[in-house]
Amino acid sequence: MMIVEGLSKTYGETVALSDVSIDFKSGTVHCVLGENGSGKSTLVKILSGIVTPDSGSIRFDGKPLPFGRLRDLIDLGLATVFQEVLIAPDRSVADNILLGLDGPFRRRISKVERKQLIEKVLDTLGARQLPLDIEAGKLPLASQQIVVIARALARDPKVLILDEATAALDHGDREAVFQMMERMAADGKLVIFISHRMEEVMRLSDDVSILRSGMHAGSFARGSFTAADLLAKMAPPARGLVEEGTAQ
Ligand SMILES: Nc1ncnc2c1ncn2[C@@H]1O[C@H](COP(=O)(O)OP(=O)(O)OP(=O)(O)O)[C@@H](O)[C@H]1O
Repeated sequence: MMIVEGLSKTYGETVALSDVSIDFKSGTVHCVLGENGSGKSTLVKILSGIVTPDSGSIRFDGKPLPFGRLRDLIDLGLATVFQEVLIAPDRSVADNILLGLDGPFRRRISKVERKQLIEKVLDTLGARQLPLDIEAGKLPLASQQIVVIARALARDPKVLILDEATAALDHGDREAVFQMMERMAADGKLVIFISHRMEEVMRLSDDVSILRSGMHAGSFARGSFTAADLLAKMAPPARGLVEEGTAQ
């Protein structure tokens, strides 16, 4: 569904991504794991149209994906939720969920249909109780993030990217989001999940890709790895081991 080939990105002297190639398949939850600074956010920002890589390509449903064009990527069906809660605090919960659907499409849907869409996405997240008319900034932070996730779902994305997006949620909301992710994958969509929590990765992943110091350190399908395998791949080789390896 989405094939990343040879992506590289440097910031001055820092190599954020180096020749990264990953095959993201439809109908999967694909976790991207890596230590701090390994390049996960850079990859997500490229997939979201915020950052343009120095080289490499991405094919999405067989066609080249444009770089650096946020709006085009959203229109193609990619939606990203970041760890930082990107809410419009003075707008209502309902407006926040519909934000971005204000092109010709929104004009074509009636007020009743808008309400139905909002209720449908909140149902998906087990959050139907959220008040729709209050300013979103008045909600607790965890509920604000649910609103942001609901906004992503309202666009009916083919690819949902969650970059540490569940970190602010409490246990119940997080569980609802996990079930939503599993349903999306079962429906043939792609969910790209960035998380540091190994138990979440072990539970949710159909595929896992590891980034280490900006490089792709391997991809693994469900059943072919343990948590210890992943941790070992994430960690840079210990100096002693490298020297030993070199000496042999
Ligand atoms: N805008 C930038 N300017 C300079 N260096 C950057 C910039 N963005 C990222 N980097 C550097 O690129 C490298 C990869 O960063 P990135 O944020 O992609 O890693 P990450 O795996 O998402 O880390 P974390 O888990 O801490 O978010 C790091 O060394 C980081 O300092």
